[in-house]
Amino acid sequence: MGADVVETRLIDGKAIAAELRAGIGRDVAGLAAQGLKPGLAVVLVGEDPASQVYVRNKAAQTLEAGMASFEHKLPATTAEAELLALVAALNADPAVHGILVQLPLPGAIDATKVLAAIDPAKDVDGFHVMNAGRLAVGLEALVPCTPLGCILLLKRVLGSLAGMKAVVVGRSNIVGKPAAQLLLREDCTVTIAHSRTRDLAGECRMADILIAAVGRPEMVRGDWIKPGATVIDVGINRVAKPDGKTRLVGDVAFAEAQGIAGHITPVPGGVGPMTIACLLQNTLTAARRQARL
Ligand SMILES: Nc1nc(=O)c2c([nH]1)NC[C@@H]1CN(c3ccc(C(=O)N[C@@H](CCC(=O)O)C(=O)O)cc3)C=[N+]21
Repeated sequence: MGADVVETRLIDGKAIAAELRAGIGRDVAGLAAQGLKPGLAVVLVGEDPASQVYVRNKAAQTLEAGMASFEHKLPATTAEAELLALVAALNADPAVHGILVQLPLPGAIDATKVLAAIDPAKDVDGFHVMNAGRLAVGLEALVPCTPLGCILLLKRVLGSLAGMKAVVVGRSNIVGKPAAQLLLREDCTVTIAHSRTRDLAGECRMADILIAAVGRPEMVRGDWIKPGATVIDVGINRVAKPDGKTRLVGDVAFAEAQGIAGHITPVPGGVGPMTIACLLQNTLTAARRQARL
């Protein structure tokens, strides 16, 4: 055993998310006395089986937390104008405090246009330009759920993140960029790395906090991880097994990280459940703000 060998501890996102949802449920119960029941509308266009599973999980957990759930399932042939009309109706509906339009949308629909149509106050995904901009300049904003979940896990393990070197691999608008903004807000020194980064492995090896959000199965290898680092694996990749079935793997080679990372999130059971818990948290936040509570 070398001096750098550590015992890697699992970050139990599933359990932490359950705790978070229980707290949200208590807050929601408290709001009932004030006549407020937070409502979340989820819009799914098309029949992607993976998306259907997520939408079903979201609806079940929304109800479990005592909130109202409104599901809108539209055929893949839905016209952009129809979807925009639905978004307008949800914007105007006082029982709906949060709106989530499941991505990706079918090719004929301009996702940017649809996201821009959502009332920023109801944008519980935090994908609207208004919320992205507000986050970037340090104003109160609705923050994207997956990066928010990552930060909650990190703070749970590390306490203060101040002064730590964080490397985010992936520069998407839904994970990488907002994750970097949130890490900056926690006083980390932040690097956003991506497919064109020179010496990506070397960049990652400098990270006290490594967030992998590239969408490529097991791209981050064990020897990219600094001994003792905290690794957050955002990837959810379905890969074929030899028997023809599929299994989920992250963006990090999980087995290789054992004995190197200090802490790591598993896939499944890591970031995924936190994403849904944060969606409920954002819905609660949005409802309180709309009701001026
Ligand atoms: N507008 C929009 N907002 C989203 O937040 C959004 C979206 N579109 N499109 C699809 C992705 C995907 N996503 C997941 C949420 C939870 C799990 C999750 O809970 N996963 C579990 C189980 C995974 C499984 O078994 O399939 C886990 O990782 O343990 C996964 C994926 C939200 N997304």
